[in-house]
Amino acid sequence: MIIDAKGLKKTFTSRGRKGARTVEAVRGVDLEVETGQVYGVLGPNGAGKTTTIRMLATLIRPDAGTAAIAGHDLLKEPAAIRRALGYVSQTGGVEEQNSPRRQVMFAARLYGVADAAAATDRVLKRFDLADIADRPGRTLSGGQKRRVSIALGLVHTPPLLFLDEPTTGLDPQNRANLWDRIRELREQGTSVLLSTHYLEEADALCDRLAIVDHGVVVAEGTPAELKREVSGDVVTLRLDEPERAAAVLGPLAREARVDDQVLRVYVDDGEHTLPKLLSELQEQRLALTSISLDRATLDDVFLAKTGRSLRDTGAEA
Ligand SMILES: Nc1ncnc2c1ncn2[C@@H]1O[C@H](COP(=O)(O)OP(=O)(O)OP(=O)(O)O)[C@@H](O)[C@H]1O
Repeated sequence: MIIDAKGLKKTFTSRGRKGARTVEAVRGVDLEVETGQVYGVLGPNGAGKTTTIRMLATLIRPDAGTAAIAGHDLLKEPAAIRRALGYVSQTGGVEEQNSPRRQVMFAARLYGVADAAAATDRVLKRFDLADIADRPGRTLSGGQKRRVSIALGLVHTPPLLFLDEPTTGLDPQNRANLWDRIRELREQGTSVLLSTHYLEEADALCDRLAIVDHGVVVAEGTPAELKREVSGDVVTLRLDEPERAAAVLGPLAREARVDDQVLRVYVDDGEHTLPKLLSELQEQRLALTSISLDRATLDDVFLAKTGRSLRDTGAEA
């Protein structure tokens, strides 16, 4: 196991004009990440993802909890842990004036890489940055900058890479490109812990994931396991009386839930249950505006565990 964390907690106290404000950012998080996995921490803004990653990367000290990272104790051996990991923050840290080559070379020297120039060339090539390696950072596109920031975290070939929201703000093409790069890292044996608020990213990229909300893990497993737990299919209905419809359809389903005037009915076998739902609605004179049948998504898992939709938290914006 490359990460074995138990009971991590962190509370921040900040002093403002209105006095001290306390935020329990992380309230007891356990994480077990097997070597070679891409592991996702999925949650809305403010869920505690960055704080968790920073604690694991030895950048902030937990108030409570223990962790072993790459076989080293988080509190007793932080220097050994730092050598074993790469950390790419949300904002990336690409300098405007310096070229990618210079910046990556500095990072290589800082980490004590034996042949810094060769390692720099290798990582720049790997991230398709060779052609633009000598331009000032300010001339790079958002996608290129993001790839430089990952190259900075990888030049010393650490066995474990932390990526804090690596694709936030990227367009779909750059995002898909970065997913491919992250998959390549996994194929080459690097373990990756990434945070994200994109449901699709967690689903497409991660071997396992922890869904976090308000500083706690509300669900953990492979994307398929998590979706199976919620159930097979979701019937989404829009109609005038969602609460009454929920009461009518509830007995025919595993669960019927109204969220923001939308009724979601969770069923095992959607194709066969749908006609029954429709005839029941007709019998009860409940007129529909729209209806759709979908496989459960990670958003349904989030909804089932927290009572809110991750999309409604604004996380997907
Ligand atoms: N240094 C700090 N001082 C005070 N409060 C903080 C500090 N760092 C984080 N917090 C608060 O802790 C909570 C969790 O923040 P964190 O950055 O870990 O969440 P996140 O899941 O990474 O969110 P985002 O997706 O927006 O980055 C938030 O309420 C945040 O405002």
